[in-house]
Amino acid sequence: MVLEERLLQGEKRAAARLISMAENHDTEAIDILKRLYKKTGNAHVVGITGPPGAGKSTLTDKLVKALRREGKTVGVIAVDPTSPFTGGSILGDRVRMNELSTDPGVFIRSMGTRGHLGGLSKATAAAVKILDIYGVDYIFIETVGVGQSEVDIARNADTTLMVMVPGLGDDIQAIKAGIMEIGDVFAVNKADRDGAKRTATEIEMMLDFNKTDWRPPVQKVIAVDNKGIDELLDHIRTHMNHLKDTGKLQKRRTENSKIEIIDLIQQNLMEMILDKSSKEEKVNQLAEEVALRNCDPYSAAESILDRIK
Ligand SMILES: Nc1nc2c(ncn2[C@@H]2O[C@H](COP(=O)(O)OP(=O)(O)OP(=O)(O)O)[C@@H](O)[C@H]2O)c(=O)[nH]1
Repeated sequence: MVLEERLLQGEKRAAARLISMAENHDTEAIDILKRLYKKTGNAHVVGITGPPGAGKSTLTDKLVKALRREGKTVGVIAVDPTSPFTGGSILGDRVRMNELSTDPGVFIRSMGTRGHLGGLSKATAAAVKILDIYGVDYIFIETVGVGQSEVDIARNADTTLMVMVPGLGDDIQAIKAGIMEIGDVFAVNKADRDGAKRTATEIEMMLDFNKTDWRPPVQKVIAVDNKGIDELLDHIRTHMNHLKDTGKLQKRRTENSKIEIIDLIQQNLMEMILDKSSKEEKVNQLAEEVALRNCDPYSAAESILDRIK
């Protein structure tokens, strides 16, 4: 049977194979996604982000287990923006989710994005679609909040869960301008530790400044003890219901699609201009010249663009 049909029939190995193909820039994967795109859009896509060590994978594991108890199926894409590795259980924290990987109702995949031009990478966005077609009810994209990655994750998600922890400094770790706006739901994990209440209050206060019709809930959780997980899950679902009831789901997905189209145009243009193997090499080479003031950035960009003129 062809891969496409196997995916439609919910064969796990077909989904895994297609994700690998997308990672390897195999155009057949994209062709399949073109044909099956209409079948996406059913899963609730949840982005999970937060500072390193906040307990994101522990929390994800508990959320997945809670959903499994209800008979829901779940896909987990763990993105490591600091790693170039893909396609396996190379990431240390995946070990915590090992027991889940034998569950037929759970699909887990680690993906690295370092070295890719562009944020969360085309392959990650493709993986979300593949799992959606494969037929899971929920897709969790988990990534450590470094730099651009929270923003990228929000662009791929219906609901973004920001995981905070007490004691990472007074001026709460992630309250850099803009970041707070990304969170639809906040979790203060490690609530067994001192300062959790204060951290939660500080987040609440920050959120009070933002006058929108969705006030993100702040939930204290103790992921290791499975405390607060059901409540957190309720908040995640309430957010989705809010999006649906207010017509904002369509609006959000339209905005995300716009960004995706623009990203794809940029990426495809880059690929058109530079042949794949030398793409980064050429840019790196020019960057060095620009840094050494042997060339200016305008001429560097033009010298690449000239190739399609
Ligand atoms: N005290 C306490 N520790 C926790 C809790 N949840 C997770 N941890 C611990 O925090 C550490 C980091 O947890 P991870 O789940 O690996 O965190 P992460 O955010 O995925 O970490 P990175 O992969 O580094 O981004 C582990 O040692 C967990 O056991 C909690 O509720 N309370």
